[in-house]
Amino acid sequence: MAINSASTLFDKLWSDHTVCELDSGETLLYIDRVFLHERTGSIALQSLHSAGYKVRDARRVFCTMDHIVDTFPGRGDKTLMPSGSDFILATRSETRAANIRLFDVNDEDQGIVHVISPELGLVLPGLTQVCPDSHTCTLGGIGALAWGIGSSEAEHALATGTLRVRKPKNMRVIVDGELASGVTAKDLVLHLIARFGSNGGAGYAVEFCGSAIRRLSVEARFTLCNMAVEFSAFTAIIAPDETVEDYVAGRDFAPKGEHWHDACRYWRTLRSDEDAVFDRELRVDANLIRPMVTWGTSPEQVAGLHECTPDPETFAEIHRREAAQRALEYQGLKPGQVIADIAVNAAFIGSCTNSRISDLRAAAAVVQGRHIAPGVRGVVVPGSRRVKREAEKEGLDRIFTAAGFEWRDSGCSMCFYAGGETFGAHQRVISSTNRNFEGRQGPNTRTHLASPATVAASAIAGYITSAESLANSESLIA
Ligand SMILES: CC(C)[C@H](C(=O)O)[C@@H](O)C(=O)O
Ligand code: SF4
Repeated sequence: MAINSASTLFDKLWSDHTVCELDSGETLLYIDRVFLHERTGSIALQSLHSAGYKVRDARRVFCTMDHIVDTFPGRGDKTLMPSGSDFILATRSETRAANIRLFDVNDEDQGIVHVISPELGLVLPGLTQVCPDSHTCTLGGIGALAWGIGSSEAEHALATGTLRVRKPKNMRVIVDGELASGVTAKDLVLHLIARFGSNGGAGYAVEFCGSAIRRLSVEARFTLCNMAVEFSAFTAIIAPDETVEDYVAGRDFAPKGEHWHDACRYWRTLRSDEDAVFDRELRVDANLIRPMVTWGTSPEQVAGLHECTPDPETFAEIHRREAAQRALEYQGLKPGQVIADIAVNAAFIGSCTNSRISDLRAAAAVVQGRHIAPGVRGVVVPGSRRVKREAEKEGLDRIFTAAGFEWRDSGCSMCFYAGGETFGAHQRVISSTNRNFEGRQGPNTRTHLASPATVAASAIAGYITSAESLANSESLIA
C-alpha cells in the first residue's frame, strides 16, 4: 500500500500500534492499557474466565469500582442498587484471580475510571488504551489513542493484548480564538454538537487543534474529548504539548529519569504533519461561544441561556420535529420558554466530564459565600478520592457544605442511573454530566447538561442561570 508521507496524529498512532492488517479489512492493533470497571469489566472477566482464557499481561490491566458503588461517605460493599454488590464482589474475586491491580471501593486511589487513569499516570500520550466504557475517548485530551469498546472486545484485548479494529476516517476540528471568561470546554463541546449534530463525528477520529485548544488546561481537554462520543466520533485526540508534559510529570506511574526524557522526545513527534490531509474539517470560532445548557434529551438539543426552547413545528425534517416534541414533553417544557427562566429542583456536580479539581474549584468559586435556593438539592461528587482529598485540603468541601450541598465520596453516582440512587421522577436536574437521555438519571428524571460553574450558579438561583448572570442579578438587588 502506498503511504502518503504526510500523516495525521491519529494515523501515526494507528501505524505505531499496527500488528498487521487482516483480510477482513480490520487492523490488528497493539493495546498498551486495558482499563475495567465493576459494571462491564466484571462481565468481561467472568466470561473470559469461564471460556478458559487467561489475561495475557496483567501488568497492563487496571480496574476500578466506580459505576455501581455508592458515594455516601462511609460506604462499603452494599449498594442502593439491588444486587449491586454482586458486581462488586465478582470484580474483586475476578481481578484477584487474574492478578489485576484493582482500585477497590475504599482504596485511596479509587475513582471514576477516566479520572484516575491519567491522574495516576497510567495512561500516557501516545499509548493505546481501551475500556468497556464509551467515555474512554476522554483520554485523547492527553494525546492518547483511547476509545470505548464492548465487553467481548474487552475479552479479546485481555486475552491477547490486541484488538481488531476498522480504521475510522480523520476529522480535524479547528478551534481558533479565545473562550470568553466564564465559558468553558463544556460549553465549547456543547456548541460543537449543537452546530454539527450529535451524529456529526460518526465514522471519524477527531483531532482538536487551534489556538483555543492550545490554551486549554489538560483537565479542560479531558472535558472536551469526553464528549466526543456524544458527537458519535470513534474518539478524539489533542496533540500533546508542554501543557501535557507538565501535567504528566511526577505522576505515580509516569516515566522517570532517563525514561522521562525519552518519552518527551517521542511525545514531541506526536502531531499531525503540516500537509496532512483530513477527510473532513470543521472550524469553530471560540470567541462566539457562550454558556450552553441542554433543554432536551440529546446533547444536540442545546441552546444559549438567553435562547428559547424551540417550536418543533419549525423543524423541516420530520425526525427532528418529532424528537423535539418528545423531548419537550419528557422534560416538561413548552416551546418558546427562555432557558434561563427554567426552575430547577436539583444540581449535580460530578462525572468523568466535570469532576476534576479544576471543575470543583470553578463551582466552589461561584458557591462561596452563597446558599443554594430553598427546595433545591445539591450534590457534589469528586471524580476520584485524590480529587476529594485535594478539594478538602483547599477547603472546597466546606464551601459546598456551608452552601447546602452534599459532599460525597467518589464514583459515577447520579451521572447514570444504575438502578439505585436518583433525584426522582420529574425532578429537574442541572448537571455537569455528559448525557441527558430519557431516564439517564433515573426514571422520568429531567436532565439539563451544563458546565460546573453554570450548575453551581443555577443551584444558588433556583433556576437556570450562568455565574455571570447570577452575579449581575445580585448586584441589581444589592
Ligand atoms: C455503564 C457503561 C458501559 C456506560 C458507558 O459505556 O459509557 C456508562 O459509563 C455511561 O456513561 O453510559
Ligand atoms: S461518570 Fe458517567 S459518563 Fe463517566 S463513566 Fe461514569 S457513568 Fe459513564
